[in-house]
Amino acid sequence: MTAGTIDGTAVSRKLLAETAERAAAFTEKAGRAPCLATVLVGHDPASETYVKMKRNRSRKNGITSRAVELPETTTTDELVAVITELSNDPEVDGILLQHPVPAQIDERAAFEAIAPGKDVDGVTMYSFAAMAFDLPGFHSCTPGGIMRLLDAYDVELSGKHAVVVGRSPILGKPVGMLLLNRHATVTYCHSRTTDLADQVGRADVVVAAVGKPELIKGEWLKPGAVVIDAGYNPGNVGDVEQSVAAERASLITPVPGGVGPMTIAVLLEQTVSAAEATI
Ligand SMILES: Nc1nc2c(c(=O)[nH]1)N[C@@H](CN(C=O)c1ccc(C(=O)N[C@@H](CCC(=O)O)C(=O)O)cc1)CN2
Repeated sequence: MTAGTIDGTAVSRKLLAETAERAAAFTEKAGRAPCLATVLVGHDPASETYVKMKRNRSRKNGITSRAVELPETTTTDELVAVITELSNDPEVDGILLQHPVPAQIDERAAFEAIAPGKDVDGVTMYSFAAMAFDLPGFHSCTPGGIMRLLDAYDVELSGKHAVVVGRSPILGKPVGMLLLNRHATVTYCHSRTTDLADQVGRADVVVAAVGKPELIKGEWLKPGAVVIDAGYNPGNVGDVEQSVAAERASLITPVPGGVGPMTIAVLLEQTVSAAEATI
């Protein structure tokens, strides 16, 4: 079997086109464009690239962005003060604090300073709880993008066994919850899982979200499994051994061009939703 490709670039383009139409309609009605504030602390090169991509794609799709760049030495109190100001600014619809932040900062405290209605990146406890209860709210962007990809390719989830490898607060944990909400049987694996190959081998759907290049071996997969590779390691290498996995899976997301583009598309879509909620 050779797997079909889940084309995240194509699915994200469609979502961005719909988002751009909604942004234009909002602009017409409100007399201003939706606005995303991006907050970058320090000079991590990958983070600088992601924020630049988010701002460029905002501009191309009718969303303005306000860039806040803070020094590497920023304290938690200083960052919380900046985010609180953005939360109280009626001209700002959505706030993105790029992760990771420098080690001296309490990232959770900084995320929690984002007003729930502006949490278009889905990183606050409020958004996580709403998602866990399957209530309306903003989803963490990569998990939200993964669910959209599964839907775009009509992947059946109800009663299927999904194995999520990784348990980070903005990726592994929330994607498992979203799969559970769709009636999948969900197993979380992580660095202390002792039988990773066996667990992965039982999965109808594998979500690799651990940040370790090619940790998931292709030969572990159940034939016909759907594989979502959410790894973004240096050199555009995913968390799955793609060449071998493509011979066993039925569908697989490539790296690049799979999950990555969906992350930004969902961020912008949620920014427009936040703006729409203000009028
Ligand atoms: N506050 C947040 N921080 C981080 C998030 C997040 O969702 N919110 N996610 C990641 C990084 N990330 C966005 O921030 C991100 C990663 C990858 C891509 C992407 O489009 N990747 C492309 C390849 C791009 C390239 O060529 O370099 C792909 O996979 O096709 C977008 C966003 C950590 N931080």
